[in-house]
Amino acid sequence: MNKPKIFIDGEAGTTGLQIYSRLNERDDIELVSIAASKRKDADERAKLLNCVDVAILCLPDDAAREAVSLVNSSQVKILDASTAYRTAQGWVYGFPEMNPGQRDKIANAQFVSNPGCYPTGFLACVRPLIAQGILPTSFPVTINAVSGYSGGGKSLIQKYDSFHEQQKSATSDYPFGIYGLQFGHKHVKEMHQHSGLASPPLFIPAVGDFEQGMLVQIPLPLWTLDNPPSGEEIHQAIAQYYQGEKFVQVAPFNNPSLLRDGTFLDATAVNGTNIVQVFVFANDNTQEALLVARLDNLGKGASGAAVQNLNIMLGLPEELGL
Ligand SMILES: NC(=O)C1=CN([C@@H]2O[C@H](COP(=O)(O)OP(=O)(O)OC[C@H]3O[C@@H](n4cnc5c(N)ncnc54)[C@H](OP(=O)(O)O)[C@@H]3O)[C@@H](O)[C@H]2O)C=CC1
Ligand SMILES: CC(=O)N[C@@H](CCC(=O)OP(=O)(O)O)C(=O)O
Repeated sequence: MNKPKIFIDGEAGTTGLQIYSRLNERDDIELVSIAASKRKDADERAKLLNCVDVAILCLPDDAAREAVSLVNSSQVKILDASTAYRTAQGWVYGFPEMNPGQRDKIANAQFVSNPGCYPTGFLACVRPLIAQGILPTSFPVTINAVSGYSGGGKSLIQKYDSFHEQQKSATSDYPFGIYGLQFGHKHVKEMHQHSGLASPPLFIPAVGDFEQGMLVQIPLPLWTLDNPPSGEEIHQAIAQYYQGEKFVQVAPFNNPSLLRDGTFLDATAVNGTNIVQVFVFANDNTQEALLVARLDNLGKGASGAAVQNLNIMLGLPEELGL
């Protein structure tokens, strides 16, 4: 049987390189590459885009839209890693664990959008609670999150590399900063649409002086609810939702053993994996809870998720290469 052919448009970028490294060693697929000199040549890209079984787009949004417009064969499946189509009609959202039946939709779709890194962590925590009625859809959700600087792609990596170079140090004068302070970050619409919340979440992202890794925190002021769930109920609802899932792992409730020195939840502990870990911390006396997702922004937050989706789209075991 012929091996499925895959083309990564944007293979030389941060996400593209990481997908390439996960696929390169596999002998069940054939990777089709573009000559470096023709990376941005629309004719050459169109040729390759139309001759493969799956095209994976690892491009800025506008270039991803252009790539989609270049595809004229209904035989070509497209997996887009950009923000361009994550809330678009006709596209299936590529988060297999998010809803029962999502895997089948991904398997049968021509157009699949790979989720954003922050939305992956956010939805992993919140979607089960909304879907099961543990939190009302009207709950005013806020999100604080921190990403490693590779989340900003090549340009932010270069910026941090030059900080480190100037200071001849592995760290810089930019250890941690919040951004998105005009609100309306590009991920808010995606988080809103797929969560089932009535209103958009209020999202404040941050970037830290570490290359990869991410924490997405959702504080829950449960005292605002008439009949608040207990911490155990929240934890159980999430743990049950993901029972049997390999790549979404729910940590034991309020358990300090997964914290560094029993105290710190660090952002980098699942780097290099395709796992998103979900934590629930709560104090029923004060009616406070905190949901946290920990993931590799380039793993389950981008390239790992893309390989998982690719496998599903090809009808292969979804953990191949991960
Ligand atoms: N980094 C991350 O953590 C995540 C990224 N993503 C998404 O993945 C996509 C790629 O991001 P990322 O890899 O970080 O970005 P990078 O900037 O690292 O890579 C983008 C690549 O696309 C190339 N490119 C730009 N325009 C064109 C074009 N017209 N034709 C062909 N190639 C082009 C760039 O080349 P050149 O540099 O020469 O311009 C570069 O190699 C983005 O949409 C991003 O939102 C998704 C989840 C997480
Ligand atoms: C640290 C940093 O800059 N992060 C990026 C988000 C990562 C990304 O590229 O977003 P997608 O997941 O949608 O592709 C940002 O906030 O714009």
